[in-house]
Amino acid sequence: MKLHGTSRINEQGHLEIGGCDAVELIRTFGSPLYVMDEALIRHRMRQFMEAFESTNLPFQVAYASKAFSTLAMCRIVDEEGLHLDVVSDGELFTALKAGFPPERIYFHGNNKTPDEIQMALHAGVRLFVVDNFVELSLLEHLAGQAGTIARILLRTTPGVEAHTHNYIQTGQEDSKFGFDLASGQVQEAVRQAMASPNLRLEGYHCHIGSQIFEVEGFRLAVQKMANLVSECRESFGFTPSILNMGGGFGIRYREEDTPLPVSRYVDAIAEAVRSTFPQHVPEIWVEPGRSITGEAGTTLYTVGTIKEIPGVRKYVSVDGGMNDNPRPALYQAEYEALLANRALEEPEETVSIAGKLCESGDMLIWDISLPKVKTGDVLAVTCTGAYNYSMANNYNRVRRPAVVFVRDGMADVVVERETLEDLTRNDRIPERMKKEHVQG
Ligand SMILES: Cc1ncc(COP(=O)(O)O)c(C=O)c1O
Ligand SMILES: N[C@@H](CCCC[NH3+])C(=O)O
Repeated sequence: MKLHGTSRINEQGHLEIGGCDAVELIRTFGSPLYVMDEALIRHRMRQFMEAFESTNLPFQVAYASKAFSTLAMCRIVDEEGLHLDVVSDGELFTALKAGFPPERIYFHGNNKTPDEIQMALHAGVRLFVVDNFVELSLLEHLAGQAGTIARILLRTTPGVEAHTHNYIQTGQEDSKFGFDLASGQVQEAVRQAMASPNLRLEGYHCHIGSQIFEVEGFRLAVQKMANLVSECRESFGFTPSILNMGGGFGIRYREEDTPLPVSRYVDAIAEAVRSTFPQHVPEIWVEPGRSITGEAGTTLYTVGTIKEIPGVRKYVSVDGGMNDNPRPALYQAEYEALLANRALEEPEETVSIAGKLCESGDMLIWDISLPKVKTGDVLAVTCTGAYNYSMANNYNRVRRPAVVFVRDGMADVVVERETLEDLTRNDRIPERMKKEHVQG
């Protein structure tokens, strides 16, 4: 299987990430544990920046917070000079609390609430990616009330179907996101935005999906955007200064996955822009999430119970599951894993890795070859850096694991493990239910 970034097998036959022994990590910080390879996160960011620099086109790379957002992550994004895409007050709050400059943050989302818009206006974010007509007039109203001009991009739905799982396709016509291109909604939105004294339209956005392994969809989307640009230039005299092509660049979850190098995606977009925008080349923005953090994450679990059904299957249960990684249950996502404490041993049996939640669908991996698994082994599931911690939940009142950043032999907790007290922190017992002997 593929080990990413600084991951390697050390002299003890243990998995090591960022110079830290995984078995030691779990001993020190408890189990399960999300481990993030900081050097790999930074490397991926630099790959995007360098790929764009070598195109000689004006560009901006933002990190999509939704993939993995914590205070420490925002610091890294800031240090590496990227911008930040947020989609909620929570992601915005996290960024601001981390000291991330608001002028490098922009706000996405198909149902931004008035409170969220006001918070973002007040914070002074760089711009809003407006998703629909209701938001357009709400933002116009709230910007007017605040005595400011909100800068915007219009999110378009270009009608490009990315080759990926249905639930993570976003650019097809039948989508909850964005102004529809085919039916003329975008053109109408341009007209309305240009007529508003409280809005300043700067360009267009589109995002065709996630975990994409080819460049054709991006090329096609650029072509559609170019057509839109010339149409709206003729109709309204509007020339965009920004073209945001979204994220969606794939990663290698499994040995057989075939994502392209970052530079291939970037070059394809740049080439398509060059050939379709002969004059007035806009600034090209992208907003990768998964391709920045996905391969940098490893989740360490401890093996608990093992159940063998003769002639059917062997279930190996770990101390986490769909609460820390809902992706297999949601998208049939497939992962690879190894025994972190016996990483050099040959595979001996085929087992299936179950979570500890009360759902039959709480399976992390079906049919994986491993050395003979024993209770107490440390199982490392790789490529869990995106949409794992950020999608984690407390189903069955299971606590969310800690997150540790590792680098050059140092390990720092960036998110503490939830405590049992955390689980009831916001609970209240109404007066009428209180009994003398009930605590709290
Ligand atoms: C609008 C938008 N931008 C960026 C992203 C990040 O995508 P990815 O993590 O695939 O790069 C998403 C999620 O798919 C998205 O919906
Ligand atoms: N949450 C999805 C990707 C994000 C889709 C956002 N538009 C995943 O885990 O693959």
